[in-house]
Amino acid sequence: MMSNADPKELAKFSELAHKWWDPESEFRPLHQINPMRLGWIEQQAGPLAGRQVVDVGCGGGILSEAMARQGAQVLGVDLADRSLKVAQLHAMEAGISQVQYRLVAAEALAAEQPARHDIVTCMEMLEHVPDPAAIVQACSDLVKPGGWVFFSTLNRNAKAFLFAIVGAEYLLKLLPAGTHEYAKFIKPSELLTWSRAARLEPVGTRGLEYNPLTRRYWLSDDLSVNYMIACRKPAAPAA
Ligand SMILES: C[S@@+](CC[C@H](N)C(=O)[O-])C[C@H]1O[C@@H](n2cnc3c(N)ncnc32)[C@H](O)[C@@H]1O
Repeated sequence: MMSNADPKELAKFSELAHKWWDPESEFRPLHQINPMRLGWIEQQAGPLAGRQVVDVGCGGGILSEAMARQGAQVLGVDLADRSLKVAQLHAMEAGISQVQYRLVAAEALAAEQPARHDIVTCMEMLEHVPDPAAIVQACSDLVKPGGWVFFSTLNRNAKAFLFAIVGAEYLLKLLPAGTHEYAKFIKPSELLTWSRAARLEPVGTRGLEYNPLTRRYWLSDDLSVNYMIACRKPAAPAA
């Protein structure tokens, strides 16, 4: 099912696919925030060891592989073929067998494997799709009752525009111009509404702040630019 995907977005990531694992490339921000988001996921959901995880929009596998290193059994899915090949090769070279990659839409995977996973992660992806609410629903469908779903994205306001587009793409050139489209940014209130509509209970939020002078990120309570939310799928009622 390719309908909830923007071919231009997928082409953009495919074009850069060979750079996924270069920590000084356009993917530097993802490499920098990775230990922080991994830490937050484990802080919320508990140790990943032995858990079944789906990483939706996994790209080159920066987060998927890190979760597998923590002992999770990870399935990374994306619709950009070249990114998946890079992800696969990197895991192989690193000798990590606990991660698998598949080219499949989140909605199709949810229809195939409903309520099968302990944790679903969907990071920095919702702002690249035509219908993010449908992805939120698919993530909810993938997770078991009592399981966890994590999203991260960019807020939509003047500061986010300034930091994520003007600053990152045009002034600092951390990302190629055109990486992000302001209109697709998502307010926390919107993401919380979509989560609740998908029968997910939001239980936590965290901001990721960036200092352009020191080129450092840190976790904070400030959701004004980049932020994450943690949700739980309510446990099934006792029979
Ligand atoms: C900014 S990258 C984030 C990668 C990874 N989640 C991370 O945070 O390290 C966005 C990813 O979303 C993927 N993507 C875009 N549209 C998609 C769709 N409709 N279905 C699945 N993946 C998609 C892109 O191919 C790309 O790998």
